[in-house]
Amino acid sequence: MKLIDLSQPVEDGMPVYPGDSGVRLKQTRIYGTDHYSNHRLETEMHAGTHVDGPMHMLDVNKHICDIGLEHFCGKGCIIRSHNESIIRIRDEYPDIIKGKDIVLLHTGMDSCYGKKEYYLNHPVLDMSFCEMLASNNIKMVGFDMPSPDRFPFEAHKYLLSHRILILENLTNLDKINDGESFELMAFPIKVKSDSCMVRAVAGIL
Ligand SMILES: N[C@@H](CC(=O)c1ccccc1NC=O)C(=O)O
Repeated sequence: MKLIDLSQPVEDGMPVYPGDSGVRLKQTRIYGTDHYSNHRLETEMHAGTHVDGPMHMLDVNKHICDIGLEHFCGKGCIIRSHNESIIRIRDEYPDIIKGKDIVLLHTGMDSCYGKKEYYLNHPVLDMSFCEMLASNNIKMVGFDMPSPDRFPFEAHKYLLSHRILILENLTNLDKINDGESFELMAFPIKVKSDSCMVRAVAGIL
């Protein structure tokens, strides 16, 4: 199976959502002096490519490790939505989404990942688009932008309350061809937190 890495790199000082604490990644032991290597990673859970779990924006006590593994993988499809400030339903979407578990939105925003405009000018999901995902029993929606919405985060709340996980800050979506069958996998580590960084991968079938 050909594997396409859809993840942003995790590194010291990597981009974070405005207001979040910065990521610190330091080498704490060096092979030459300590005879082994080790690293310390200090991060919030919403840096880089990550999955938002229900606890992120709902008043629930369900950690990301309490969500079944089957929610983090499944049959994927991709929707191209370049140059749209509001992502609305189009006539061709029902056919693309039919029988799929995970919907990826390719907006092209990852070309300015880390710049101010990435966080300030990203498109948002129309609520009827979110409703269409819920009526199709979609498990997870992912995109190459930092958020599906802005304050007061109506799309986040709607998606999570309809058991749809949110996969943010993807890249390399141009490497998946239109109409190609693929499996999407984006597993969090087994951590007691609201959300978690993931390695997002498309396995071309
Ligand atoms: N309980 C279910 C999943 C679940 O609760 C859930 C999955 C995705 C997004 C939100 C969820 N829960 C919302 O309250 C399970 O772990 O299989």
